[in-house]
Amino acid sequence: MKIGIVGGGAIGLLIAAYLSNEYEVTVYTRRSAQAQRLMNEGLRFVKRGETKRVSLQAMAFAEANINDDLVFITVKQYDIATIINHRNLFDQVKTVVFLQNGMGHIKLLSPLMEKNIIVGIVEHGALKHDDRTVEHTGIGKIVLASLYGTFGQAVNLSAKSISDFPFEFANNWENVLVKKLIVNAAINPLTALLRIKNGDLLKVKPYYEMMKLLFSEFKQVLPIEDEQKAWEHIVSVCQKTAENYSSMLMDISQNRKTEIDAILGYVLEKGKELGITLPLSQFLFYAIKGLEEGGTKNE
Ligand SMILES: NC(=O)C1=CN([C@@H]2O[C@H](COP(=O)(O)OP(=O)(O)OC[C@H]3O[C@@H](n4cnc5c(N)ncnc54)[C@H](OP(=O)(O)O)[C@@H]3O)[C@@H](O)[C@H]2O)C=CC1
Ligand SMILES: CC(C)(CO)C(=O)C(=O)O
Repeated sequence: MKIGIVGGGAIGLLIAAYLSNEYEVTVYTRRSAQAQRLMNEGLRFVKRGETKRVSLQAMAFAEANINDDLVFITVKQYDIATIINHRNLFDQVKTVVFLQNGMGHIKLLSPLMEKNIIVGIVEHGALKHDDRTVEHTGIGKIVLASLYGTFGQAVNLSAKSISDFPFEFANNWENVLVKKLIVNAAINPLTALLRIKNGDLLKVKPYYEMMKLLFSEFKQVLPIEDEQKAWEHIVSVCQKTAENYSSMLMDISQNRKTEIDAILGYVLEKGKELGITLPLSQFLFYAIKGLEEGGTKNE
């Protein structure tokens, strides 16, 4: 099976590192220089202090005529529209897997409903050190669910059980994405604003209370079946990732755009649809937007 991976970031390179042993993998990068480097020097994969070189194919996305059996899209939420508008990708490809945090991309995917469109969440931790080096920092799983059509060629992913890199298949895409959304909505904006590690949301009582208030507010507008279980899940992710800085805090500290639109922006849209005002979510949304727009640069 031929696998394409759009985006040579942390998650794209992590998937490439694991799937290259079993399949023919091509990484489609934004920059030609990254593709050249991956082709010439190979991918450097780091896990538990050990380093391995992985050979794969790579080329610039803009120049590619993609005809792989299965394509993973691993760009950030805010780059999804550019990817979808790339006509070559979707002419020949039948099955596409979108692996973004948040839920902003769902409404963009309806033009693709004639294909097998799969959405999923990544519960691994991955850190990109440079254009050819990725480190597997937290072992978890990838959970996939079908949005349109069937699982298509993605079913093959369960046939080979790859150690430390399992795929799980779920029935209800909304449940899968909401479970991750609530974690990112509770943890990411608060940690980015307060500049704290995920674990501090539990350790520092007033921060814990802030997270609880935020959850009590946004749970009103999301399809959550069991509120107690959902809260316990957020707490357990804070515990498991206690020493981590959230991706939003990392984005803010490195002056990068964040995925706030697809996380709290999505929550606020739901509030609008339901006629429910969400002042805490709105406040945090503006705070992160302010930081994105240069708050940090003025320090
Ligand atoms: N990293 C992690 O541990 C986790 C990440 N996630 C989620 O996974 C998704 C991806 O995250 P992550 O891998 O960390 O993000 P990165 O920013 O590391 O990677 C995104 C990659 O997409 C590339 N890209 C952007 N536009 C294009 C384009 N037009 N064509 C080809 N490539 C493009 C970027 O290229 P360039 O470098 O040139 O800008 C970059 O390499 C996010 O939604 C994130 O929230 C979820 C769980 C864990
Ligand atoms: C799970 C969590 C909160 C880990 O930091 C994450 O997904 C992120 O930072 O985006």
